[in-house]
Amino acid sequence: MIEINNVTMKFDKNKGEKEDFTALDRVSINIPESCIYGFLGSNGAGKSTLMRLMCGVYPCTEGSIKIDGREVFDDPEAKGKIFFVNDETIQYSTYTLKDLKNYYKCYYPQFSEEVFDRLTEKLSLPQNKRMSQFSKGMKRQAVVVAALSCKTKYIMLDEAFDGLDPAMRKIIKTMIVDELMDRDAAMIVSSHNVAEINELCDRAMLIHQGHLIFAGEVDEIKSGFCKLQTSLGSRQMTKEMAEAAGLEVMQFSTLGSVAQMIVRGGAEDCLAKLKGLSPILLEAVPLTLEEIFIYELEVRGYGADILKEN
Ligand SMILES: Nc1ncnc2c1ncn2[C@@H]1O[C@H](COP(=O)(O)OP(=O)(O)OP(=O)(O)O)[C@@H](O)[C@H]1O
Repeated sequence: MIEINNVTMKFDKNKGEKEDFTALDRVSINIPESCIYGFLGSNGAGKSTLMRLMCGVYPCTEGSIKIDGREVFDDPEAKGKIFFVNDETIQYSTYTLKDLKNYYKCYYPQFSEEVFDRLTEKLSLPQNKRMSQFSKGMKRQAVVVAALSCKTKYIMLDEAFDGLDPAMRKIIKTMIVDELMDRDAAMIVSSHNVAEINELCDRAMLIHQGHLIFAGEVDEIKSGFCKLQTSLGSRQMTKEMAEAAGLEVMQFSTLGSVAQMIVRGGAEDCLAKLKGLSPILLEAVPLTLEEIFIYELEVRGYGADILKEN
């Protein structure tokens, strides 16, 4: 289990700035074994910073990150349990795949040549070509293979599927699931493709400007929101009426006499709250994770200034 407990990360202020910059503000989540965990967030939210803290690149300003009970910063044993593929990964551009294999074999005693050879062959990656001559997608494939071959208990992929075409994204995702299924490993992936996180991950969290908005099982997160459509007939439904009925409305719009709203809460509960208004139309539709992402950021004003300027 990875325990992220009340983590704050501040970076030193730049010249001319009054205060240090807070990239993460009291973030707490637990990442259990045997799961695929998605990190979602707006640009600059703090996802990569949290991943770097989780593999002990630098210490937290406050709080703690423990891997299987051991504080990760400055602890080689804890660090050895985690493999981090960052978004600028291939530093070894003069390496061939064979060199890459030998490099990781030295660092990870449990490295599996069988997995490395099998997966590189499956993806038809050339063994003797320098990786500087690989396409961006081929480099991504190579590091995912390396990550799976190192057989660490935790694997983190920042911007996991960047540069991969849709067919290759599917192949890589299936490969990850197949390889992880047989062992108690956890994969943590960040991506801006929310639909992909929804499809791949059983758990997810959303951060915005360093603050945790939600974290938990994807199905549970999704059951905490719904889209309602309702009509009261000749009376016009208003946001105020919905709120007075006890709903937490994130977005409200009308088309003729039909009101559509995005609300926080389970469908059954929300429908029950509106029944008292005797609607002639009342239905609830579940939200996708992508819609939840957009509405959660919208209520926090994300993008509003930019949209206003245009
Ligand atoms: N070494 C650093 N020094 C100062 N500020 C930093 C440093 N690293 C990150 N930041 C700042 O911390 C914030 C979070 O950055 P981070 O890279 O973690 O975001 P992210 O969620 O991964 O973003 P994106 O989705 O755009 O890749 C940003 O405002 C960034 O400028």
